[in-house]
Amino acid sequence: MSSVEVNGLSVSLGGRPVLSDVGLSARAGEWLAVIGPNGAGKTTLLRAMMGLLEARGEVLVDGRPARALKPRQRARLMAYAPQNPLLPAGLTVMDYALLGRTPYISYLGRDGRSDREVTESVLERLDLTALARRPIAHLSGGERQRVVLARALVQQASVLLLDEPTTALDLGHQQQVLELVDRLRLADGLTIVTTVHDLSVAGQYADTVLLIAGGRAVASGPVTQVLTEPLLAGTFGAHVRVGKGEDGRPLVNLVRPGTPPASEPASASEPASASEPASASEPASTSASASSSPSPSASASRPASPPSS
Ligand SMILES: Nc1ncnc2c1ncn2[C@@H]1O[C@H](COP(=O)(O)OP(=O)(O)OP(=O)(O)O)[C@@H](O)[C@H]1O
Repeated sequence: MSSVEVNGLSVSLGGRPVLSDVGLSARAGEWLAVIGPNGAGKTTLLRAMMGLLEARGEVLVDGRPARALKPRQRARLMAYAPQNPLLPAGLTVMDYALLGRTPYISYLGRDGRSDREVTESVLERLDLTALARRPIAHLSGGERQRVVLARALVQQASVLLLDEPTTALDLGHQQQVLELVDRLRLADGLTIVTTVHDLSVAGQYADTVLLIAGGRAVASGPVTQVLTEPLLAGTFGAHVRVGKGEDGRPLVNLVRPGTPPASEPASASEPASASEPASASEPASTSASASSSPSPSASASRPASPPSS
């Protein structure tokens, strides 16, 4: 089990500051979601944490500077599943996932039985066994995304950095992946830092949220304090309602501008007029009634989650 802390991380790309003085802290076993608009710097943050980009500031794993760790040591502590990795076309799914065992194999050695067992078990849990012998070049986008996650899980690191791990997945596989990551977190105390665009996923799974925009931290804290209508509307420029799932965790729904709050339903014969936009001066409602938003939503609630305390 490892904690991870980032202090004053700044990155410039192409001569332009992309991340400025960003910090975060995740206790061992915590799930932290990094959210923010397109181009906010979320991927840059994860890449800088992994030491893949030149950065100012420090990344501490269990209080030790990540920079001081040898590559194999670091790889046993931190695994990263990038959003769009370059996948070597000739490799099969099994061969690619086995690369996650590299930090455990001696320099001139080959993967052993236990490496293959770990890999096969992860492939099975991600519904990938039937694809194990297929070249990764022949996979669909969602299958590829699960293979990239598989490689990170096969690494058995105690801190997992996941960049948008479910964007290409159908609803069933989204839930399967999120539940698997959460089960590993609970069973093995994994610390999860994931970027995510689906704010309901952040609300359902994360303990804490870091909201960034323009390369700077805008807010951070428990999900209920960051996933609020005023903060999200102000940062994303979107009309949202924040309701509560059955377990009391936040569900974030997009609503069409001009849609009245669920507590004041428009008559079926009088649809809300697009010419009556929601007043910007009206404070955003955070009432639980917003969860019964009239708009259809594909936000998935966590299956059989216990009520949050
Ligand atoms: N190699 C690069 N050179 C110059 N600018 C870059 C480079 N890579 C990324 N950027 C810029 O850095 C900013 C942050 O990019 P980043 O990919 O971290 O954003 P993001 O929050 O992950 O976005 P998204 O939600 O769209 O995935 C963007 O403005 C992007 O154009």
